[in-house]
Amino acid sequence: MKISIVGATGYTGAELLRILASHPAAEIQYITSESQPGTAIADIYPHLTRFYTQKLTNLASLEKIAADSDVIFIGLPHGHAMEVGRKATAINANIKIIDLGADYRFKNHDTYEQWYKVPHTHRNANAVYGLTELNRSQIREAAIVGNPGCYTTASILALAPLVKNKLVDLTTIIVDAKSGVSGAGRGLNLGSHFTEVFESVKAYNVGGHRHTPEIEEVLGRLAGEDIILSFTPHLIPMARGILSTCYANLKAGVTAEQVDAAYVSLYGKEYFIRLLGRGGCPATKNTRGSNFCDLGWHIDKRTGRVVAIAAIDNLVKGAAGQAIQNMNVLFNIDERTGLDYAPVYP
Ligand SMILES: NC(=O)C1=CN([C@@H]2O[C@H](COP(=O)(O)OP(=O)(O)OC[C@H]3O[C@@H](n4cnc5c(N)ncnc54)[C@H](OP(=O)(O)O)[C@@H]3O)[C@@H](O)[C@H]2O)C=CC1
Ligand SMILES: CC(=O)N[C@@H](CCC(=O)OP(=O)(O)O)C(=O)O
Repeated sequence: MKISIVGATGYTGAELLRILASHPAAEIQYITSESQPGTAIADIYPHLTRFYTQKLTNLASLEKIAADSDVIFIGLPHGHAMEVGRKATAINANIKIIDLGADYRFKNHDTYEQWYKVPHTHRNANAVYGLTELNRSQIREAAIVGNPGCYTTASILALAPLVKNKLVDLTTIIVDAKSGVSGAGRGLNLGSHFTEVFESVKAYNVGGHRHTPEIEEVLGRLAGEDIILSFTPHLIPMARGILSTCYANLKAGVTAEQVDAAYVSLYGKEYFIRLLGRGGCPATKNTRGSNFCDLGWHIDKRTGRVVAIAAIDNLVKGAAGQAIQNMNVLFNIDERTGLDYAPVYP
């Protein structure tokens, strides 16, 4: 597969390159940066030395990039990917686009515009939401995949069995999630300075984070009815990892065994979802650097709530790993290709 990466100097771009370095079917064609064209990627990311000698190009070469690639991964800030997607698909009708940002995640473009505050300029793209375990058959047929957000991957995977089987009330769900600082990207900003983050845990965008409508739209589709939920993200002092703790009120009469069965039936055969079972307590450390999502659930008999917990690496299952999993599905090769390795521990 001839692969190009637009936005290769970002954390997700670098993570794509790290994983693709050992993907047997991947051949990197072009990598882009608007700020550092002409620079060798290993000069920016020394951990990639020996794996890549390529120099960065920029989007002025999009014509050539689209014509010479089978697939383009886009790791740009939201609002920039849809123009690249629109132009690339016009240049090469057979190309596959996998966007790691939010531009192609929403079926409802008005929701996108309302939350992201930019007009959607590729409304007829017919893109598919790239949460592989839930959408595999549509992804296989897609030209454009909107890869999910990191918080949303963990939160949707934790809640999907409960929502799909209508075991919980759909208006009172609470998602409390924590992310490592790489979730904010490589760009400098005050909120991700070492002294601001170290020895501190901080909630942010309470009641207003843009992953809220994404989680609601995807879970709503699974449930077949609208969902409204509370989502609170937190920044914690580590480089990688997301832990999403989700609380939902069980409907009257639902048993612990029904909850267990819902998880096993949806994920029992999923390689990248490791079910820790009822009582399981996932930890980000056990998924670090890998494409695994570890999942546990608890029944709190006192409150009648189920507490579902998911741990992922935000840059792998939450971004680059899942994007490569989707590429494998698109090209009809074993989904685990290039991704079947154990997490880094400790
Ligand atoms: N970090 C994470 O954990 C996750 C991120 N995502 C999403 O993936 C996308 C990339 O994220 P991430 O890699 O973390 O971001 P970074 O901030 O680390 O990198 C952004 C990349 O975009 C390029 N870029 C920035 N501004 C522009 C612009 N105006 N026009 C063209 N290129 C630009 C930068 O290139 P240069 O400056 O060299 O030109 C860089 O390569 C985002 O949409 C993000 O929301 C999704 C899931 C998880
Ligand atoms: C820690 C941190 O800042 N995280 C980012 C989410 C990163 C991500 O996955 O979101 P998108 O792909 O939708 O940008 C945030 O809260 O905006």
